[in-house]
Formats: sequence, C-alpha cells, structure tokens
Amino acid sequence: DEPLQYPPARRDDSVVEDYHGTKIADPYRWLEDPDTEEVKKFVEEQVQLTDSVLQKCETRGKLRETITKLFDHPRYDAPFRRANKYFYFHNTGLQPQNILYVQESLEGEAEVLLDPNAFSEDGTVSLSTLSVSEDAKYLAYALSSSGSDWTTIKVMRIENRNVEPDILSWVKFSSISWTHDSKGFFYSRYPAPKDGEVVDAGTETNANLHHQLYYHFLGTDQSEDILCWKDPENPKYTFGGSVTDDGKYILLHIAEGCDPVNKLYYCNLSKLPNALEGFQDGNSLLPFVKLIDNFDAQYEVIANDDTLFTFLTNKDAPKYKIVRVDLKEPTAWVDVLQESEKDVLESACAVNGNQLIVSYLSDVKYLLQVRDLKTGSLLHQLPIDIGTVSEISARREDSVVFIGFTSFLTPGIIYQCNLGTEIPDMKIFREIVVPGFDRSEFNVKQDFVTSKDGTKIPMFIVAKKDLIMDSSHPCLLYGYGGFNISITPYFSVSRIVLTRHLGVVFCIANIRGGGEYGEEWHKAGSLARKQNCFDDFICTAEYLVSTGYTQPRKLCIEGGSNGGLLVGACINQRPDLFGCALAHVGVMDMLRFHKFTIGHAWTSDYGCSHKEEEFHWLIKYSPLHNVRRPWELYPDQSFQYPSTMLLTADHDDRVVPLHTLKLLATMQYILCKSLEKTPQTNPIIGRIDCKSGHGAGRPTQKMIDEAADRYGFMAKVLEVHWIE
Ligand SMILES: O=C(NCC(=O)N1CCC[C@H]1C(=O)O)OCc1ccccc1
Repeated sequence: DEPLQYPPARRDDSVVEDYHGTKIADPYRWLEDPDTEEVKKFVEEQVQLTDSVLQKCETRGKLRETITKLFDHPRYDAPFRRANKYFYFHNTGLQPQNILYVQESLEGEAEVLLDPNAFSEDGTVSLSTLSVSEDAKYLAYALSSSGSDWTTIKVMRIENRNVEPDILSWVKFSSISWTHDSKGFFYSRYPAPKDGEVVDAGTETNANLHHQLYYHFLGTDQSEDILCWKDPENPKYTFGGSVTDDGKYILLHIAEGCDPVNKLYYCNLSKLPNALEGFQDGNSLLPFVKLIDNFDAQYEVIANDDTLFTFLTNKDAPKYKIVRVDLKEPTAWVDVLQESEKDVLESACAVNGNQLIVSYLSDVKYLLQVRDLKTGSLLHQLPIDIGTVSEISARREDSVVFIGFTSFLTPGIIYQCNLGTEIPDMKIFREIVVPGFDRSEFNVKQDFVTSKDGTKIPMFIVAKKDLIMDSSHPCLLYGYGGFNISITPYFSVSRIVLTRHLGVVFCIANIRGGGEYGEEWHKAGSLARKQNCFDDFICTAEYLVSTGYTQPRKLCIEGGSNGGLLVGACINQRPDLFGCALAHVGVMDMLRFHKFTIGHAWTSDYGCSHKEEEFHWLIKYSPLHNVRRPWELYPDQSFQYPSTMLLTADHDDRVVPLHTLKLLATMQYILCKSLEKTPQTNPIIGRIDCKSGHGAGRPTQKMIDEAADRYGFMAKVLEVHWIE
C-alpha cells in the first residue's frame, strides 16, 4: 500500500560537533528539549501518524480484549513479616496498581493497608519502594507519578492508617531503612533543582549529580534531616544506606555507575555518643569507617554477628562466592562458599538462625539450596522446576521462608518452605491460576546457538506443540544484553496470547552483556566488545531462519532500553534479516546519552564519547549515527528497513525520549523523505505515550493498551491473522 506521508521535521545543519577530530552532524539536536512548541508539535504529528497506522491493524482490538481477559486473574506477591504482622501485595486482576495488605497471621483476615489506586484517578501514581519499621508501627513508602524515577516519601502509622505529616521530596534511586528504635529512617536524594529547572518532574533531562544519604527523624520537617554522607569530589557517585539485621550498623553502599562493584563503609550506631540526635546540628557527616574503599568488586552484606560480617562478592570470583571478615581485622578475609565452576551464585539470604538460602543460575535456570551460614556446607537441595526464582522473602530470625517461582508456562507459585523441620518441605502457599490458559498446548525448549566468534548463546523457544518446521511461523525474538541483567523464564500473558492466537514462536536470546554466566559474560558484551551483543542477536535470528522456524519477513525483534539499543543497532546492521522491529525506550544516541539524567551511570557498559578510544567504539554502532539506505549499499538487492515502531513516553527520565525522537526523525528522513522515489514502503513510526515513564509503575490498562498496539502493528506488518 501507499508509502506513509511523514510529518516535516526541521534539519538544523548548523549543529556539527568535533569529536577528537571527527566532525559529527546532529541536525535534530533541537528535539532534545521537550518543552519547546516545535518539539511538542513534532510529537503530536507523530502520534497522529501512528494512530492512523494502528487504525488499520485489525488484530489490535482482539489482542486488547483477549489480553485483558487473560490478565484478569488474581495475583499475589510473597508475604513478608515484621514483628507480629504479615504484609503482602495482591491484585484482583485488572486493578491499575497492586494493593498492600496486612494481617495478624498467615491465615488471619487480611485488611487493605495501602492502596495506591486511591492516589490518582488514572492509576498513574505508583508505589516505588517501602519499608515497615521493626516494631511494625510505621510504614514508610515512596510514591512515583507518571512512571518517573522521582519519588516522594510519606509515612503511615499502621494501627490507625493515619498518614503522618512527613513529606520527603527529591528522592531518587533510594531505599528506605529504619533504625530499630523506629525513630526514623535512612534514604537517598538529590539536591532540590534550582527554581524553574524542573517544571513537571520526570520530563526534564538535567543530569542527576551529587546524590546524598540522609536520615529522617519521624515527625520533623525534611529541612531538619541529617546529612549522613555526600562526596562533592565525585558527583556521579550514588549512595545507599541499609541498617543491619541486628540494628547496630548503618552500611553505606557506594556506586559510581552500573557495574557490579561498590565501596562499602560502615558506622556503628550503638557507639555514637548521642546516637543520631547528636548530628542534628548539621555540622558533620556520620563517622563512617571505610571497609572497602575501591571499586574492584561488589560486596553485598548477607549477615553479621556483631563485628563478624558475611558478604556475597565477585572479588576474584566472576561467578560470585561468599566471604567473611571480622571488622577488627579488616584485611583477613576467608572464603565461606567457593565460586562454582559453572553456575552463577545469584543470591544468598540468611534464614532460620544460621542457615542460608542460596540461588544459582545454571544455564539460565535456577537451582535453590539450603546451606550452613557458618561453613557454607550444603544441607538440602530444594526441588524446583525449570524457571525463575522470582523472590525469596525471609529474614534471619524467620524459620519459614516464602519463595516466588515463575516460568514461561507457570503463571506464578509462592512456596512456603519450613526450615524448622528435618527435611524442608516446599509447600504451595499460593498458586496463580490463569483461567483459559492450558499449558499442555505449548512447548518450551532451550537451544544453544553458535555465535560469530564460536560462543554458545542460550535461547529459549516457546511455541505451540507439534510445530511444523516449514519456515512459515511468525517469530518474536526478544533480547537485552547488558548491565549484568539476566533474562530468565517468566510468564507473560501477552506472549501467551501471541503464541495461541497468532501462532507466534516466542524466543528469548540470552546474549552477552547480561549476567547469565557471571561477570565475564557481562564484560564480553560491554565497552570495546559491545558488538558481541549484536553479533549474538543476529546469529540467533539467523538460527531461527536456518532451522526452519521462520523467515526474515516473518521475524520480529523486540527489546527495551539497552534492549532498544540492541534492536536499533541490529536493524542498521542487518535490515534484510527482519520483517518488524519493536524498540522500547531505546538508548539511541550513543554520543550524548551520558549528558541526561542518570545516563552518566551507563558509561560502565558503554564508555563515553568524551574519550577518544571510546568514541571510536560508540560511533560504530550508535543507532542514531548508522542509519543508511540499504538499497544504496547493496544495489542488486531490493531490500529496505523492517517495519519499525519506536516506543517512548513523556515522563521517561531513565532513558529520556529524545533518543527515540531523534532516531525516528533520522530514519524517516534518510529512508523515507529525502528521495523522490524510495524503496522504503515499510512504516517507520513512533508510539509516544503520555503520563507514562520508563516502564516501572505503569498501570494495568496502559500496559495492555501498549501491548495491543505494538503486537497489533507486528501482526499487520508480518501479515499474520487471528486464530480463534
Ligand atoms: O540507570 C540505572 N540502571 C541502568 C538502566 O536503567 N539502563 C541502562 C541502559 C538503559 C537503561 C535500561 O536498560 O533500562 O539505574 C539507576 C541507577 C541507580 C543507582 C546507581 C546507578 C544507576
């Protein structure tokens, strides 16, 4: 059908920047300011164009209806205990936000404690983090609006649900950790922006610098909070405070980026002459002791017995191990649990006095064990299916542990594991049931694909049973590949609907850059070796074609954020290999990402164009800078870019929308508008949402509407029809 009429977009050819002697044009630089009338007009016209395309996607209505119906089932998270109360999140099905319940006992009557749905008409206010005081008297919680990373902390008195007057602003990238006297809590924040710098929190692009750790005394004004730590010499540093289980220490976790490495300081609260009150004069920071004062490795505290601390670390152990140190002899470290040859030690949780629940990732599947906290020795293997341990809810004084489990064909199970008995039993505490979903219709397998350099790349493949390998099947290939994040099996209603009603084969490629095989795997897909991620993803796509699942014009690739970069880079490098590309909130301008909000923290995976050697890594794959007309590169072949949808939202302050807007304008210009006649008939469109952010906290209806739009678009361009 007719090529689309793309809206005009000014090209400012005066913007040219010199990177270490290389001149780089940036004609859409003006798209970086979301508040100008010109940018608002650009967005409005793109939204209208996309709506006109989506109107013609026949399966969109069916998708929305079927996803809504299948999603309308009760969901629970694992309970957690404080004092004599239990707390858990629950959603009856289509509620915009999950609701926090409290009960006096596991079997007792549950009451609503905090209902975020009451905070806004349209469900766009979400709960980002919370913490219940040790005596279960108070709930401190952080609220986010429109999916922004900015939060506001408030406090509720649990017994009478009274919301206290405390309001803490400009909180971002913060946990909440109470002192055990319930007088207050530690949290992190940025300095308040200068007047006018932030009009609608979450739509600004200013860099987040000078993070600080504070302590808030309940019942006081934020201006009286204690500044516990800051580091003016290192504005990129982020600080996290956590009180140890015994209430004695405040631990300070310092990061300078996203690598799994941190400094670790501690302060013995019980040794302060006048506790924290002594710092209310605001004249000095807390007297932290620097246990680890370098970024050589990650140190995550598991437990302490007074000065004897146990850590999960990757120090000289890229697949992680457990070590111990006595603060009195801070250089004498001993191994408690050695690094495994093959498996990644993902988590370790102190439970039942002196035991550990550890989870390993073994070829992207989870193993769960009970071990001895003192010696590390194995006590029990806990039986779980192929899938993901989604959460482990327990504290050291608890002998009952709740374990969340999910997989491609398991909506969700919460096991109750009683460690008090001789052989711990994994009893089903809650099982999430999805009416109308019949797991026997589907098949899950894991293949290993050889990448360009011979590396084996695991890939999960979910399909209807008894698939005929005739290359006819639409395929959705999903990837991420960065920041030490592992994409492990999880239940997705929208993907089940695609497989059941559009015959889609859904695949997850565990490409390098993730954490699937530990820190070496992460590093092998970072910095100078980032191209490995794209090679891996392209090889898994070619595998799906060569083994007869699908063919390029039936193959859709999808990824979000760093995964959006993956999609953007792969359609530039192999426009012939895909029929459709869905890139959510992608990092697309690799020369400028570090300038906006928390982008500076990502240089740990990407490097920075500020440095000459790193500029040359980035310019080679930066999606914004590598859009080329394929028909000019390969004149004998008449191929074009796949049909592409770039998704973003106005309050995404994790990956600011300018990345998507600049790439959209560039692709539409180079491929579609700059020639009289262009072979590019596949649409290149943008889905730009409002009152929405990077993804976290998105209300149910917005999630469903977006899924229906992007998969309705995919079905249309892959020419796939609805199967009743
Ligand atoms: O930026 C990230 N995480 C990485 C992130 O969100 N990324 C990394 C690339 C784009 C985007 C994504 O893939 O979701 O989290 C914020 C943060 C908090 C504290 C210390 C450092 C950073």
